[in-house]
Amino acid sequence: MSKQIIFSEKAPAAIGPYSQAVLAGNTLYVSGQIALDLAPLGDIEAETKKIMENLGHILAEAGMDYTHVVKASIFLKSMDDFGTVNTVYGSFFIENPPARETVQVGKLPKDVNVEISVIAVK
Ligand SMILES: C=C(N)C(=O)O
Repeated sequence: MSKQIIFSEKAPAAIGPYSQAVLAGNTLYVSGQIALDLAPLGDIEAETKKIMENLGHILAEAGMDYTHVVKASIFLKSMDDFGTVNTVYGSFFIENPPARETVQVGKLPKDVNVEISVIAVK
């Protein structure tokens, strides 16, 4: 099985020992994205939009787009943001959205409010 590291300069570089994304065969595993390239943080709508756009850039590096995403994971600092995040996230997946889980976590890297990872298949 082939394994290729995928990197987009249009999305924030990793802030730890992980790759932005790894393509294994036809499957792309995208690391949890946080809106490091957004300042100031604090606007959950803007954070979510920036993350989704960055995910699009990373998918594009692997020759994919949102329609290839089969699974997503959303990590929220507060479940109170569930509705807002759903609205923004949903605007990127109009038809047949991916499988997904959403969980509230105690704390996220760099004190962001939301982190989203995806798995996509070509
Ligand atoms: C931001 C991350 N994906 C991480 O720290 O693993």
